[in-house]
Amino acid sequence: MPRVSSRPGRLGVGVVGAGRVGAVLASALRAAGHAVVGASGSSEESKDRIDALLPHVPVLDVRDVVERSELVLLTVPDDVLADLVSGLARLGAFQPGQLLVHTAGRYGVDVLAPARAAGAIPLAVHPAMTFTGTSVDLGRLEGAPFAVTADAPVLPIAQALVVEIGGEPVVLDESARPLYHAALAHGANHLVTLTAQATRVLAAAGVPEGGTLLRPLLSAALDGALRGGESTLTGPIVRGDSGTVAGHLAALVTLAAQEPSLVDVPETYTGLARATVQRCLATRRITETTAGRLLDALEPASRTATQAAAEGAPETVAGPEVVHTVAELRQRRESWTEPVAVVMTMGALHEGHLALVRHARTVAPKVLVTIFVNPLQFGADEDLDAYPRTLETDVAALAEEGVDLVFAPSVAEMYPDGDPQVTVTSGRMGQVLEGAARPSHFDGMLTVVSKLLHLTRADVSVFGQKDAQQLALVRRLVADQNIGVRIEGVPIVREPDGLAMSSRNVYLDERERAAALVLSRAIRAGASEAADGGSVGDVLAAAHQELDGRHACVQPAYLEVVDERTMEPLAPDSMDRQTPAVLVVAARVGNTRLLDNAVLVWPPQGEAS
Ligand SMILES: Nc1ncnc2c1ncn2[C@@H]1O[C@H](COP(=O)(O)OP(=O)(O)OP(=O)(O)O)[C@@H](O)[C@H]1O
Ligand SMILES: CC(C)(CO)[C@@H](O)C(=O)[O-]
Ligand code: BAL
Repeated sequence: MPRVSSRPGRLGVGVVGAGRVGAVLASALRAAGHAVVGASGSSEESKDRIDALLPHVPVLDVRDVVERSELVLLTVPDDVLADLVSGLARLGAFQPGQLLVHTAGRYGVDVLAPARAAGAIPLAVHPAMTFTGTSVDLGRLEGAPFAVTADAPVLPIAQALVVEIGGEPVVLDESARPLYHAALAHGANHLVTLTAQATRVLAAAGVPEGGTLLRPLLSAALDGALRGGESTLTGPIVRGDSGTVAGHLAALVTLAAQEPSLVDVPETYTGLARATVQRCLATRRITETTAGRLLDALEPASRTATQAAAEGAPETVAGPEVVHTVAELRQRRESWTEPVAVVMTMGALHEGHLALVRHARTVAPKVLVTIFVNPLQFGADEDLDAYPRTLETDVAALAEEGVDLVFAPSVAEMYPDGDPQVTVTSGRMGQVLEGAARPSHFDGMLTVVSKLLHLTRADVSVFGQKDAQQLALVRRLVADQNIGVRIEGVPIVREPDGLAMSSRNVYLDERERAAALVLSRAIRAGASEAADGGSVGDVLAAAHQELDGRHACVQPAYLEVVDERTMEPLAPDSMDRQTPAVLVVAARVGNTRLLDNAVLVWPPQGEAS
């Protein structure tokens, strides 16, 4: 190894490959007092760059550049470097003591072995910076970190060169280079892809200046990540919001189907979301159960139907298994170790039920649907016999939702000894509103819900907000009986004209169907009165105006504003934002009892119009 001073002195510099990096580094070396004796570059772009950044430097062929220079900058693409160096060595182009600097991030100096054998001094100097190939880059060199790799005796030369052009040398071992470069490319290049994807998705959402919207957020996120790592993560994954994650993915899949240039976005989202789940789990910011739910929301299975529909492909979805006995249910349930969500129904499924199932799929990896028309919750003069029973079409609809198991027992299976002796009593909350008109309804409902919760041992059970009193009572059942299940409510799903979906809507004839709209209209009028700052009394007045006396076939049963948790009526002058208030209505339309409700939201004080 020749002895060399660590102060390079004034050197004749040659550039092989006047790409962005080469032209900028040579220009910086020239500014530091070295002479640039020649540059090679065959493309028009390279020649323009030489003109702009290295004025008056002769454009030479590669061999001439190497032979005339004391310091050769090899700034060619990574993949051609090894062949170029061995080719030049074969031609005898290298000279003893010549400094040979390459800027390929992924290599140390071993790639320059043929030049080293000819007596040249190999140095690897990689700027951890991105370049545009214009004079703007010269400013970027100031303080930029440079990875330097060299044999120990000549390492100070590489460090001194970096310092001369304003950079900060960071010494790396030969063996560390591949990982070093992978880390940089993953961080910097993929950030560009990610930002471009986010900007284009925003454009699809109607935000043309996506970059302006993203800049403060992305800058803050990057700054946080660099300072505090994963602990600074925010958003749905760290909150365990699997429903949101599933919703994002579904929206991105739909968009990708419409816009071919965004076809890569769902996969990128899924890959990064999975990695984010793993990071949050590793740093104990989420539990295993939450991670399981999130990963399930990212499963391709949950997208199959949407994707197939978007692509117009025929759907070949396997149906769920349907079991009819308690023994079969127990046996299937025993084989599951994952969290389970149950959706209880009386069948005759519509989009309202399917919304519950879709929600269930986002909260647990296993979804079980029960279909049972429970005689215990029907009064003697009610529609038990007439209630629609459509098991086959119900199962077909559930197949498309990725349901794992359907439990559809007979009455004898659920109540083998006839009506049960020990039942659940709903208490005061079960005697008002629906309970006042259907005296044993809620006791029967709670009795079967309790049985089904025990049989299914579900972790989550999903109910519709449409039956607000039922939902409140089920929450109380679980609280009062310490049943280890989480109850989740899903908003009301409506027909396009506003009517709340219900299995009982099939009973309505044409005239009744039109008249039934007074329920949703009344609810809407009341809710907007509250949103405008009206009191409970004002809400009721507005709703009554829509409901009362409009159609002879509509017989209102009740219209009240109650506390959502207790079903206790709220005082007419109340507009307390602390009490969760719900406007509930029931009416008989012809012979059909229909329900509707809306959660009331009052404006912050002082904002009423
Ligand atoms: N339109 C809807 N939106 C959201 N959830 C609903 C809707 N309709 C029913 N559900 C929910 O589905 C579950 C099963 O209800 P059920 O089988 O009684 O259907 P239903 O349509 O309410 O029938 P019915 O109105 O005849 O009682 C309940 O949790 C119920 O609240
Ligand atoms: C919860 C339920 C399935 C119990 O029979 C029923 O009340 C219903 O369908 O809402
Ligand atoms: N939809 C609540 C159950 C019932 O009406 O019986």
